This record gives sequence, structure tokens and C-alpha cells, in this order.
Amino acid sequence: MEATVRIEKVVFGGEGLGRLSDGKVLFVPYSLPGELVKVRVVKDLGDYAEAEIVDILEPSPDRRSPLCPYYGVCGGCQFQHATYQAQLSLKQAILFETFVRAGWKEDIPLEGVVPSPKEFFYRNRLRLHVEADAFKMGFVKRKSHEVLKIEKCFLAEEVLNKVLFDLYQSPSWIRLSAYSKRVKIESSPLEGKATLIFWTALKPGKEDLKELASLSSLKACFYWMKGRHPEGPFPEEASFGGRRLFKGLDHLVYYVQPGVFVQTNWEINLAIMDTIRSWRLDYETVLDLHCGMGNFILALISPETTKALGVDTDLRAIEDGLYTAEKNGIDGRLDLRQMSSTEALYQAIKQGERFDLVLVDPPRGGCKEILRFLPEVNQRYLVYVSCDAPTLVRDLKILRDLGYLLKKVYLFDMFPQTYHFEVLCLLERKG
Ligand SMILES: C[S@@+](CC[C@H](N)C(=O)[O-])C[C@H]1O[C@@H](n2cnc3c(N)ncnc32)[C@H](O)[C@@H]1O
Repeated sequence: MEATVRIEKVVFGGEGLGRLSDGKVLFVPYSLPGELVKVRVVKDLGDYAEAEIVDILEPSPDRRSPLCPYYGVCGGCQFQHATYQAQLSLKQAILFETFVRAGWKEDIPLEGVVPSPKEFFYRNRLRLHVEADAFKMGFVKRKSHEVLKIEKCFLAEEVLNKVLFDLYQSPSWIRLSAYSKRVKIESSPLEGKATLIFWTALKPGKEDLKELASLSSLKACFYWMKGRHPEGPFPEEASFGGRRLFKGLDHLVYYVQPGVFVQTNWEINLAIMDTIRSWRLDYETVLDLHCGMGNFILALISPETTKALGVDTDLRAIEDGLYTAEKNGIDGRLDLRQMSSTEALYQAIKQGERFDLVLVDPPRGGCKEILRFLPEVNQRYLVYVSCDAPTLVRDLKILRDLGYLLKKVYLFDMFPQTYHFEVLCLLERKG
């Protein structure tokens, strides 16, 4: 069935919303607010339907040509057809709508929408599916499980694309990829090189590893069969155990093992840290409940800090935080432990420990399960960093009911060309 619809808005997920003449909602990918589009309904799901654009009858002034030849097929990007300024406006509208839909009645103290300094080529890692039969590496196609072969990603830093190009030519990788399903290429910005880690069912031969490790843009390669650590680095003498190096605020250098989480867009990561510091919060004790490799907690330690505890379930991330602290000469005030945030809160409650500042930066699912324990441990400030607005707002409502006031909200565009964004919130306990 075909219809002509006016796009009202763009919703979480990046699709435009329009309505059929009977009021049924249609979701239209790659459309923009205000556009009049002729669409074909591709799936009727009862209350709503999914449609595809057949023709754009009245294009938005914000529309532009996408840069990437895979756009529209690849599942990675949703907003390349919009100017960058329009992408920021869409994200702000989506954030507000998320609050409204969740029934948030209070003020939304949005203090800033921070653009990414780089609109393209900002990602410091590429995670690719590997399909040996057709020798392809790539991303999953939109609304499919099929892998799309990618030869270049316009979001990834140049060095990552260079490694990808070299892998396609490498006889060793052609052999090794037969046993691999997944590969990560990750940059080490301070060295202008990248690391490679692949998951494999068969132990690779020495000669193949040697050839791979000699690719000019690679600092080191690793493979992971089983256990808590991958095998590597190859070559063995790769500096810092093959870790990736990132320059933080002040003179801090982070050292991160391949495969350990690093915020995707490093410049935006630094902007988040700068913003938290700019608030000049008055704290002596800090607890980071999802500290990863020490990203935020290391930036939050100041001469006034008397205690800093960071926890994370990822053992290798904790190893990196400790390694980074040692390399940077950070003294014994920093305590990093491999444990879950729930365990850390239980222990703090049992031991009567209190923290002026608590930071949470959970995975997409948010951290609903720990919120009710926070007031017992958290004296004053709560900083919430989120990459998923719906779970963030769900959690903010719980925190509001626990007596927290939402003081500041910032939208950081960590992921240009996609519908994703990062939100930074400052909350304070009442009274
Ligand atoms: C979005 S990442 C943020 C990491 C870190 N804050 C950073 O900026 O690099 C989320 C982190 O939460 C950790 N994590 C997931 N579930 C957890 C849990 N139940 N308790 C503690 N950490 C957890 C993951 O290992 C991951 O490092």
C-alpha cells in the first residue's frame, strides 16, 4: 500500500513519525520533520506500521546527501541525510520527548547541547563481524542479521580504516579469518597506530601472527580463544603490553588493553570530564560505580580528595585503571576493585562508609537495581552519565522519588550520524 504523509517528528531510534488518513502511526526511516513523503507500507503491526520512502515530495531544508556509500543498507547510521546542526536539534527534541513520554512533570534543566568536534572519522574502535565463506568483515544490515561487507567506515578514525584495508589484502588474515567470527580494531591515538583483537576457534600459527603483527598501522595483535585474558601481544615486545594510549586532562595518560571499554569519541569524553570539573563541586570522597579503566575517577581526583573508590565488573578494565594510576604516579588515594556496583554499595552500607560524590555510568540498561541503596551511601552529589535516554529518565524518576533534585542536564553528541547520544546529569540530595 502507498500513501502520502507529512512527517511530524523524528523519534528515539531515528525514524520519522507520520500518520495515515485513519490516524495510524507510520514509522519512516530516513525522513525529516516537516517533509511530505510518498511511502510504501512494508509491515503492518496493528497499532502502527513501518514504511519506506518512495519519493520525497517536499524535502526539508535540513536534508543533505549522505557521505557514505553504505548508508541506507548498513544498520550503523540513521542521520547522515540531515545536516549536522539538524542532527543536534533532532537529538535535543528526542531527549525532551523521552522525558515527556515518561511522565516527567518537573523542569528539565538542559544547560547545553555539545557538538562533536568531528562529524565523521571520530570512532576510536571498529567492531566487525567476520564471515569466512564470502571473506567479508562488516556490520549487520538494517533490520536484518545479514552481514554487510564494509571496506571503509566513515565514522572510524583513518588508522582503523587503514588496518581494515590491509586485512583484506593480508594472506595471513585470509587464513585466520576462517576460524574467526568477530574482530575489533581499536586505535591508540597517542601513537597513531591501532591494535587488533580477534576471537577464534583455532589457535593461530606463529607465522600468521607474525605477518599480521607486521602490518604497518598495527601496534600489536591479540587473539582470544577462552579464559579471562586474550593471548598476546604479538609482537611480544609491543610497548605497554600492547595497550592503547589516550591523553586525558592535565598530563594524564590512560593505558588500555585491547577489548576493554573506552568511550567511543575521545574528544567528547574529554568534554564531559571538563564539564564535570567546571561545576567546581565541593567533595573530598568519591565513589565511581562503573569506573571501567578509571576514565572519570582518575579525572576527578584532586588535591582535596581523601578517598576515591572505583568498581567495575570487568577485571581487565580494573587492571588498566591500576596500571594507569601507577604509570602516572597517582598515590594510594585511589582504590579500584573488581566487583559489581551492588556489592560495592552493600559493603559501604555494612561498613558505614559515605561518599560526597557518587558517579554512575552504566551500560544501556541503566542501573535501576542499585538506586534505592544510594541515599545511604551518597552524601551530596550524584553524577549520572548515560548512553540511553529512556533508561536514564526511568532512573531519574526513581531518584527523584528517593529525594534527589535534578540540577543540570547536558546532551553530548558522542555519536554523530547516528540517533545515539550521551547525557550527563548532575543531581543533588535534598536538604
Ligand atoms: C558505559 S561503560 C563506562 C565505563 C567507564 N565509566 C568509562 O567511562 O570508560 C559501563 C561499565 O559498566 C561496567 N558494568 C556493567 N555492569 C556492572 C555492574 N553490575 N557493576 C559494576 N560495573 C558494571 C562495564 O564493565 C563497563 O565498564
